[in-house]
Amino acid sequence: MSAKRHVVIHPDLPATAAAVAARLVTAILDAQAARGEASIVLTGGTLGIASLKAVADSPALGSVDWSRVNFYWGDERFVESGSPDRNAVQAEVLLGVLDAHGLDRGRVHAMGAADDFRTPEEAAAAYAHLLEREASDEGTAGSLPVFDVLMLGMGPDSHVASLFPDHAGAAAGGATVIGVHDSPKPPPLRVSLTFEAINTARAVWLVVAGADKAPAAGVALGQEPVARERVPASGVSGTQGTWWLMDAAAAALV
Ligand SMILES: O=C1O[C@H](COP(=O)(O)O)[C@@H](O)[C@H](O)[C@H]1O
Repeated sequence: MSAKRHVVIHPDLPATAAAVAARLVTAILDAQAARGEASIVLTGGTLGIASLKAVADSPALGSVDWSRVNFYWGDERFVESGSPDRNAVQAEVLLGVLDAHGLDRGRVHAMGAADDFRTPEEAAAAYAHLLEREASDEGTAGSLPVFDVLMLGMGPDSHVASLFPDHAGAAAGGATVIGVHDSPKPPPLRVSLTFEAINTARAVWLVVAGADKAPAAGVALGQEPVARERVPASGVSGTQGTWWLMDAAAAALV
């Protein structure tokens, strides 16, 4: 039996970002109360980054012990480490603020950049090893740490992380992290978790806003079965549940 899917609709992007931020703080507090630490997989994208900014601006920021939060990424653009295209650089809107709130930078696990690795595949292999080490350190069997929350944006074409429709990455099997070439959305080189890795997370949150996302969301959440290789957003789920956190424009065809 698959875990339950939830669809939560908010009026607009700012309201959705505020709601995602409130959920994230609560999820971290709950995970720390249950297991001592929390592991969160971050996403890039418009709403993903707006949600991190909303956490940074939240009055609840001080209620979290940020020294016991592990951060990972679901995908990354394979560009120079300082490039504003990098999801990890964009996430500094929150991480930079958390430095003054006890953030342990040793727990911030960004994917490799083009000045550190020759190819996206090398960066992917290094990230897969890092994930294996983290899993082993926390005593988790298998090659991945337990992700409490894994956040994903969704593109208008239904891509999640850097798994694009009808593209090699979406069909990749057997790996947890892959290099992506010829991404239909620039930049062309990327690193991404695979479906196999994403779907181990306790909770998967798809954070989706904007009218341009409505057709893809309608198909991904529709009654008709669709292949995840064709509609990647339809192929992600958390072991304890999947939450679509959306604004009304993106949910217009759901
Ligand atoms: O390229 C990417 O795009 C998606 C969605 O971005 P959006 O701006 O359309 O919301 C994002 O989720 C992914 O992490 C990123 O690398």
